[in-house]
Amino acid sequence: MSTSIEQSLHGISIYLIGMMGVGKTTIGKLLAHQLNYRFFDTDVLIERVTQQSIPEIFAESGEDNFRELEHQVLQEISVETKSVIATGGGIVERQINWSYLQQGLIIWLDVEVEVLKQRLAEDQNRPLADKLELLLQKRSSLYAQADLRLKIAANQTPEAIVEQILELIPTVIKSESEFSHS
Ligand SMILES: Nc1ncnc2c1ncn2[C@@H]1O[C@H](COP(=O)(O)OP(=O)(O)OP(=O)(O)O)[C@@H](O)[C@H]1O
Ligand SMILES: O=C(O)C1=C[C@@H](O)[C@@H](O)[C@H](O)C1
Ligand SMILES: [Mg+2]
Repeated sequence: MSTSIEQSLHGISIYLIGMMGVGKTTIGKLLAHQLNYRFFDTDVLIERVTQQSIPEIFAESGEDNFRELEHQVLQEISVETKSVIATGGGIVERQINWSYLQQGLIIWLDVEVEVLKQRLAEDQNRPLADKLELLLQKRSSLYAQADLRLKIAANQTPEAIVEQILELIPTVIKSESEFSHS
C-alpha cells in the first residue's frame, strides 16, 4: 500500500517523539506495519535490558539513571534502518540524543494536555504523569525541533493518524546531506 512512500524514505528510520500518552507506541506499531518497517520502543527496550518496569527503575535508581539507560538504548537502536522507533517522552531532554534522532525522520505527535490527562488518569506506569503541564512547558521548544509536527485532534483514531503521517512523509523527506552522521 505504501510502496512509493517506502521508496522515498530510502530505508531511513522514523522516530516518534512527544509527551507521554500521545500515542507514540500505539501509532508506531501501526505505522511500522504500513511501511514494512520494524518497530522498536525505547521504553520496552529499557525494561528488557534491566528486567525492571519503568516505575521500578525510577523508584530504585532514579530518573537520572533512567535517562542514561534511555540514551544508551537510543544509541544502540540508531544503527538500525527501516525502523519506526517510539521513544520515551523525555528523550528530547538530553541534547546528545538529538544527534541520534536526527539520523532519522523525527515526527512530533502533539495532543492537547487535557486529552493526555484523561488518557493517563488511571495509569500507574508513568512515574511523571502528574507533572504533564510542567513537562510540556519545559519540552515544547525541544519537540519543536522535529522534522514534522502533527497536531492530533482528541477524537482522531490511531488509524487516521497513521494515514495522515503517510500523506505528510513525502513533504518532509530529507536529502542525504541533511542527516546527521555521528
Ligand atoms: N488516537 C488515540 N485515540 C485514543 N486513545 C489513544 C490514541 N492513541 C493512543 N491512545 C491510548 O492512549 C494511551 C497512551 O498511548 P501510548 O502508550 O501509545 O502513548 P505513548 O506516547 O507511547 O506514551 P509513553 O511516552 O508514556 O510511552 C493508551 O491507552 C492508548 O491506547
Ligand atoms: O515523559 C517522560 O519523561 C516519560 C515518558 C515515558 O515514555 C517513559 O519514558 C517514562 O515514563 C518517562
Ligand atoms: Mg510509549
